[in-house]
Amino acid sequence: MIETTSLSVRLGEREVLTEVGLRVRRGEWLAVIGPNGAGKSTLVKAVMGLVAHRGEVTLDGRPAAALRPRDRARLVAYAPQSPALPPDMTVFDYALLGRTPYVSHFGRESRHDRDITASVLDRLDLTGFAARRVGELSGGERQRVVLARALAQQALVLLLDEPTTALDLGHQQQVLDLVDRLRLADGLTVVTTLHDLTLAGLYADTLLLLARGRAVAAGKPAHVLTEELVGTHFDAHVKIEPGPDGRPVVHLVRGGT
Ligand SMILES: Nc1ncnc2c1ncn2[C@@H]1O[C@H](COP(=O)(O)OP(=O)(O)OP(=O)(O)O)[C@@H](O)[C@H]1O
Repeated sequence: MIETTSLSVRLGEREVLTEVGLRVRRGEWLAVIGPNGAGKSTLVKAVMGLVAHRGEVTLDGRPAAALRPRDRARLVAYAPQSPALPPDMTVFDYALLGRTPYVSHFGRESRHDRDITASVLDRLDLTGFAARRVGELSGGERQRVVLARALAQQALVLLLDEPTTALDLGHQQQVLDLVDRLRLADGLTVVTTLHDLTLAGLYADTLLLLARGRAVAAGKPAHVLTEELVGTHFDAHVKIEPGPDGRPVVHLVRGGT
């Protein structure tokens, strides 16, 4: 569903991404992990065509560069890490923007578009916020509203840049479980960047570890989340053991630096 070949990005004087290849099949969940500045957000932006890059990006078997913006928007929904939100817009109207690719040029959103938006807000615990101005939300509420807009888009692929950083524990679980359910029910393909390594290993089928713009490891969570790889690339002292479902749980060792 998503494939990149030798994807490289230069920003200013710096090579920020170097020859990254990845492949995510329909219905799979890939989590991109790596230390600060590794190039995770840049990789997601390059897949979205938001930064100039070298190398190939293929979406659903088609070269991404050849897709018209409207077709791309029906195929891929992107939730950036911290987008600028129009402060005076209501939560409902902001989430409704996710329906833009389905509205005709001079048309208005249909009843169907509004129903879908309302149901997404409901699933994200945001119904009570629908009439609130976006500028009056907390960080975690804003993050869920950005996700609501992406989910309202009903695209086949979800690209989520750090979707849980501002969320409390319960909302992290709610958001990731919802994405997981949509993936299993509708065959959505999911790519998320995630800082929380345990969460990444818990939800994703495959992890891609980036360091200094290069893919240094990829595979099943237990293959990538090893004490050696995490210790080396995050410069951290960790203990990793299987959790209740056998997936790796990453513990920081106090005083380990
Ligand atoms: N406009 C720019 N010009 C030059 N360098 C940039 C620019 N934007 C980002 N960078 C650099 O590119 C590198 C990768 O940034 P990116 O945001 O992709 O990292 P990241 O892995 O998502 O980091 P984080 O975990 O901190 O969010 C960083 O070193 C950053 O400083």
